[in-house]
Amino acid sequence: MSLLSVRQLVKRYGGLVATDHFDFDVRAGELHAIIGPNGAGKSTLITQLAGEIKPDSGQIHFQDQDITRLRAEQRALLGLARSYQITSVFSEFTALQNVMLTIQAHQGHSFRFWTPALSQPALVTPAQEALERVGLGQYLHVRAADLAHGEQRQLELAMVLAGQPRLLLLDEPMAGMSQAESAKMTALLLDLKGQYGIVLVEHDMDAVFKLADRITVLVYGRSIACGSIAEIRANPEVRTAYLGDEADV
Ligand SMILES: Nc1ncnc2c1ncn2[C@@H]1O[C@H](COP(=O)(O)OP(=O)(O)OP(=O)(O)O)[C@@H](O)[C@H]1O
Repeated sequence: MSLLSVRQLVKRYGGLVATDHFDFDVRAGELHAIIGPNGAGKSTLITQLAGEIKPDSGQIHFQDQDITRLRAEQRALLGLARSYQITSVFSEFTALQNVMLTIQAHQGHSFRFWTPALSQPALVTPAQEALERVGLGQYLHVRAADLAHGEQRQLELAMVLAGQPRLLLLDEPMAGMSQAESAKMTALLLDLKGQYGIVLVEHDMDAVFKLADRITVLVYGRSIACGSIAEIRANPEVRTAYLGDEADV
């Protein structure tokens, strides 16, 4: 059974079809990677799945509910979570405080009430657990600004996990990372895999080939192939359109 099911999704920008009759499924516990060249429409797609932009046509179902017209916050409350961008991390607050604020926001409170939030013991335990889950247990009281880039991305992931999602939408989690940081994030995602459905958009093919259960290849907004790593590597259309020599890695 599919956790997420996308049918005939279309998004146009003027004459450009950024998402072209796109069909896609994520099974419970599956890590489904979306790869494709620059400008293929990966970000446009993730943004529609998160509910931040509306498709022109097509349907998105999540856990058997039609969410096509739901706003991003409504989708988040159902358990569909997009990774936060670094800009939504409060750099002057500690890692623990950032996660606590996310939990409070998820519970429907406004960020206006952040001062009381930071002294609520009920928020500390789940926030601490989320940080330990992503390997930041020793940095609870370090300001976000003082964390390394890779650790800030781990913090974003902790903020997503704290909302107790069923499906994670991860848009280039390895972007800008050193090789060591990328290997650490890959290990972390391997550890999370199976417990959540994960949609992973990523250019780092080493990471994709280590993590993905299935891969969908997007070119000009269209899915040109969907299958296991072996099927995608062997697909001649994919090799021509995108992978080239990387298929032999
Ligand atoms: N707001 C917008 N207005 C007009 N065109 C847009 C808009 N957003 C994206 N596009 C166009 O839609 C196409 C898909 O862009 P998108 O950013 O989704 O691709 P991508 O696969 O995420 O690329 P990258 O790998 O470089 O991040 C591109 O041709 C882009 O120029």
